[in-house]
Amino acid sequence: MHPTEEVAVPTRVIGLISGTSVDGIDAVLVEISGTELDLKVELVAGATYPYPSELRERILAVGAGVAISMAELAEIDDAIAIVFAQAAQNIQIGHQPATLIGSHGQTVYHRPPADREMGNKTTPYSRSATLTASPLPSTDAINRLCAHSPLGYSLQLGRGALIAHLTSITTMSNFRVADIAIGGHGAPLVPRVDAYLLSHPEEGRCIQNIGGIGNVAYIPPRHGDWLSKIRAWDTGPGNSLLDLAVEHLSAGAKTYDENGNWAGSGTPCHPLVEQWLNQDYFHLPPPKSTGRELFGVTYLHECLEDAQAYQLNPADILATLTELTAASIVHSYRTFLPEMPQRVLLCGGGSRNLYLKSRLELLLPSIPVLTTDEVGLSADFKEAIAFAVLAYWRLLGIPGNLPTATGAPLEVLLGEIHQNQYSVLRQEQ
Ligand SMILES: Nc1ncnc2c1ncn2[C@@H]1O[C@H](COP(=O)(O)OP(=O)(O)OP(=O)(O)O)[C@@H](O)[C@H]1O
Ligand SMILES: CC(=O)N[C@H]1[C@@H]2OC[C@@H](O2)[C@@H](O)[C@@H]1O[C@H](C)C(=O)O
Repeated sequence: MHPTEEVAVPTRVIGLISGTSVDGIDAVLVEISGTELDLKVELVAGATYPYPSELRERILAVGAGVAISMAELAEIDDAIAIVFAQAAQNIQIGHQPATLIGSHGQTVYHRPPADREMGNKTTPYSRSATLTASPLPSTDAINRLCAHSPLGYSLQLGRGALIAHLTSITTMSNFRVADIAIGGHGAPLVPRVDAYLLSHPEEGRCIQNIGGIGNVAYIPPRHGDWLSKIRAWDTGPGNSLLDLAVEHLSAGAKTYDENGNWAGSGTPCHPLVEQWLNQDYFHLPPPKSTGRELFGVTYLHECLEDAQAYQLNPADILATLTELTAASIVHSYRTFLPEMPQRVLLCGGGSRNLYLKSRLELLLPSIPVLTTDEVGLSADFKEAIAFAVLAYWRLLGIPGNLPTATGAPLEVLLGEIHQNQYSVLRQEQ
C-alpha cells in the first residue's frame, strides 16, 4: 500500500488527449475515488473536439518530419495548449467544476530507446561515467553522448503551464518523460490503469486499443502476483495506414473508412499480408513502442508499391491493410503472450470498424471479441480517462508506469505538476 492511499477522496478530474490519429481532443470529466484495487471512475461527461483544420494540418506535417523553426514550434505548442484548455472549459459546462487536469498533450515525435537491454531488470541502464564524473564533460564528449544516446525521446505539445493558467486548474502534463529518463519507452502508459479498471478475478484479458497505432495490455486473472505478469506493447499499425490510404484512394474526399464498409467490399491479399508481417517491428520482442514515424506516409507508399504486383483495386488494398492491422495484433499475441487470453476487449476508434472486428474474430476462433463498453468502460474515452487517473495518482504519490509495459527498471511518479498559481496566491493571502 502507498503511504497516501488513506487520504484518497472522490475527486473531479479532467482527462485530455489527442492521439496519433490527430483527429481531435478527447476530453472527459470524471469522478474518481479509491486508489488502486478499489479504484472507481464515473464518467460524468465526455466529448471529442475536432482540431481547427489548419492546426491539424500543421501537426500532421510536423509529425511527418517536415522541418519547422523554433518560433513555429512555439506557436504550435501554444495553439495546442489553447484548444486543450478550451476543451477542458467546455467539458465542465453544466457540471460541478474539476479540481485537477491530466493532459497527455499531442505527440509529434516518439523515438523508442536504442538499447534493447536497457531497462531490463537484470541489466539496468547504468549511467555513463561521463555523466557521473565530477568534471564537466568536454563538448566532444557531449556531442558523442547526444548522437548515441540510448535513451528514448518523446515530445508532446500543449504545455501544461498554459493550460493551468487558462483554466485556473492545476494541470499535470508530460507523463512520458520520467519513464523515458530512466530507460523506459514512456509508452504505453494506459495499461496500469487498465489493470485496475478492467482486470477480472478468473479471466485473462487482452485490452486492445486500436487508435492510430494499436496497443495491447494482457491482464492475467487477478490473483497471486498478477500485476508482475501483465504484459503490454504497441502491436503496430491501428488505423494510421488505413486513414492515410482512404485519403489517398478517395483523392481527399474521405478521411477514414466508416465502419470498415469500403474495406469490407474488397478481398484481402494474404500473400501480401504475409510479406508485410516479415517486417522487423513485428518480430521485436516487447517491451516495444512505435508511432507514425514508422507506420506513416512512407510506410503506406511502400505498401502501395508492393500492391502493384497484385493489381489490387482500392477496396482490395483497404481490405489488405485492414488485414495487416488484424493479423499483426493476433500474430503478436501468439508470439509474445505467455498464454492466449480468454477474452479480448477492444477500445479506440478502430473498435467501431466492424470489418476489422470481424477479421479479428475470424483470426481468434473461440475467443470472444467485445468492446470495453460491454464491460462498462467507454471504448471511445478510455485513454482520456486513463490520463485523468494518472494525474490523480500523481497527486497521491502513486506511480503510473508498469515496468513490464514500458521496459523501465522502476516504477516512477509520472507527470509534471503545473499549479494554478492564482489559487496558490489566494491561499497564501
Ligand atoms: N465508425 C468508424 N468506423 C471505422 N473507423 C473509425 C470509426 N470511428 C473512428 N474510426 C477510426 O478511429 C480513428 C481514431 O481513433 P482514436 O481516436 O482511438 O485514435 P487516437 O487516440 O488518435 O490514436 P492512438 O490511440 O494511437 O493515440 C479514426 O482516425 C478512424 O480511423
Ligand atoms: C508515443 C505515443 O504517443 N504512443 C501512443 C500511441 O498510441 C497508442 C500507442 O501508441 C501507445 O503506446 C501510446 O498511447 C497511449 C495513450 C499509452 O501511452 O498507453
